[in-house]
Formats: sequence, structure tokens, C-alpha cells
Amino acid sequence: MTPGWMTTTLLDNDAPGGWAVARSREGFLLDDNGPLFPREWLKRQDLSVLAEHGIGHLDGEPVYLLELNSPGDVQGCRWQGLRAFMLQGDHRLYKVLGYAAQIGTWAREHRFCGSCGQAMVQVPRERALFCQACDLRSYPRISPSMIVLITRGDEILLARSPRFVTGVYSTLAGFAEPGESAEDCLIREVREEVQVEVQNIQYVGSQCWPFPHSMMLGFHAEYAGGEIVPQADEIEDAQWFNIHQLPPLPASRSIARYLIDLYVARRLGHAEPVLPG
Ligand SMILES: NC(=O)c1ccc[n+]([C@@H]2O[C@H](COP(=O)([O-])OP(=O)(O)OC[C@H]3O[C@@H](n4cnc5c(N)ncnc54)[C@H](O)[C@@H]3O)[C@@H](O)[C@H]2O)c1
Ligand SMILES: [Mg+2]
Ligand SMILES: [Zn+2]
Repeated sequence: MTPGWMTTTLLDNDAPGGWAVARSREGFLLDDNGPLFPREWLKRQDLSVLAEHGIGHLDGEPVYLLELNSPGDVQGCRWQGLRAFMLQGDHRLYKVLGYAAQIGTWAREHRFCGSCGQAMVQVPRERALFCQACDLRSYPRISPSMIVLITRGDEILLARSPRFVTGVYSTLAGFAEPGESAEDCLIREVREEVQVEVQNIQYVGSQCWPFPHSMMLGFHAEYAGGEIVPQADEIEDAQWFNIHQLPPLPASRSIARYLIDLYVARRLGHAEPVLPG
């Protein structure tokens, strides 16, 4: 038995046994034991299954995803969104569900060829869908996004979007556009969102962010000039905060929080935090 969580290319759907998770637009099915169910039991429930995907091994046991057409009722169970699993509970299970969510979303959204409209088929032994007519392959989609902590000595620039929990301020972030390097994207996003210029851009680390398929690339940058002007509609407020007087911050498992905690720790000479995977 190999301990831990390992994703795999594909598993044989006809082989019996293993664990399964069920996903619908309401999130993952959950009972008092968590979101992992004995697969044979789960498949006997009255659920409308769109597709079954083998996704990996947890402590050596195969794990499958049942992607559902609609959230059914299973006695003693409820539905819970992926974000809630990220915020509380076992980080390992959150990784399993995050991967399941990305595979489920991608396969659901690529059932038909984007070029000719024919049904896509599974490629043997590879996580890819294939159009025989066009010889076109589709792989799981990942959207690179930059996230940056801008600092000015003891001050850090944080902003809030109207979508955030009341009071919470975070680092600036945005999706890469075609034609951009990571640094180009970062500079553009910072200009768009707060009209500030940055210098000494340093890559810090990355994080998978399965909401629904971002790959966060985290940076630190120093302030170089400009007055904060928050972008209409996108940024509700943006301010310089002294590291000794910070507002409510993002969830501890986010790279946004890590970038802030890391800078504060270095500034104060405290032990450095660990970037959550
Ligand atoms: N893990 C973290 O700590 C953390 C923190 C902040 C943001 N994020 C994530 O970073 C990502 C980007 O942040 P943002 O929302 O500020 O981006 P953003 O500033 O680029 O603005 C989002 C808008 O950009 C547009 N957009 C452009 N390309 C897109 C694409 N590929 N997918 C979806 N929308 C696209 C859409 O109109 C969307 O509403 C999001 O997924 C967000 O959840 C993660
Ligand atoms: Mg943004
Ligand atoms: Zn096609």
C-alpha cells in the first residue's frame, strides 16, 4: 500500500470496489463519515450519473468520481461545496475533491468537439478526450492566474472585491491573457485594479486553486509609484495597511494568506509559514 493521495491517468470502470465521491452542482455528497463512500454502495443509490471517472488512489485504494446530472437525495447525506471542504477539515480529502472537481468540470464541458460538434471519446491510458473526425485532443483545462503582494516597507497593499466576505482584504490577482508572460500579466493587473506601478518582481510559489481551474502563481513586488485608484466594479476598496494593523485576511489555506503571512514573518523575524499545496 502506498500511503497518501496519488492521481492516476485512468482506472478501469468495470473493475469493482474502491471508494467513490459524488458531485453535482450542489457540491459533494457528504455523510457523517465524510465525502468518501464505498463505491459499490454509492452506485446502488438512486442517483442520475452523467459519467464515472477513475481519479486516483488514496492509501492504495482506487477512488472514482460519480459526476451527476442533478443532486439526488440519499438518506443521511447532504451536499457541501468544495470551498467548505477547503476551509475546514482534512487537507488530503480537499486535495482529492479538488482534483475530482477539475476532472468532472472539464469532462462535463468537453463532451462534444469544439471544432465539429461530434461526441468526444476517452483516449486510452491518458487523461484526454478525443474527436476522431478532427483528430483533436482536449486535456483538462488549467487557467494560470497571477497573485501578488505589493509592499512598501512596513506597509502592504490589500484590496477587497465586492465578492469577498465582509471586511476581508486580500492581495491582487488576475487571469493571464494570451500573449502575456507572468510578469506582463502581473503588471497589467496591478495597473488595472489599483493604478500602481511595481518593481523587483519575485516569484514566491504556486498553488492549485480548483475554483474552477486556476493555477495561482504567487509573487512579491515592491511599490514603485502611483496613487491607489480602485478599478470601478472590480475593486470596492484598496489601501495600504501597516503590518501591525491588518484587516481581516483571506482563509489560511489560500496562497493570498501565505504571501501576507510570509512577508510579515520575514519583517518581524518570526518563523516562516508553509505554503499549503
Ligand atoms: N488562492 C488564492 O489565494 C486566491 C486569491 C485571490 C484570487 N484567487 C483566484 O484567482 C483567480 C483570478 O482572480 P480574479 O477573479 O481577481 O481575476 P481577474 O482580476 O482577472 O478578474 C476576473 C474576471 O476576469 C475575466 N476573466 C478573464 N480571463 C478569465 C478566465 N480564464 N477565467 C475566468 N474569468 C476570466 C472574467 O470576466 C472574470 O470575472 C480566480 O480564480 C480567483 O478565485 C485565488
Ligand atoms: Mg482580480
Ligand atoms: Zn471534431
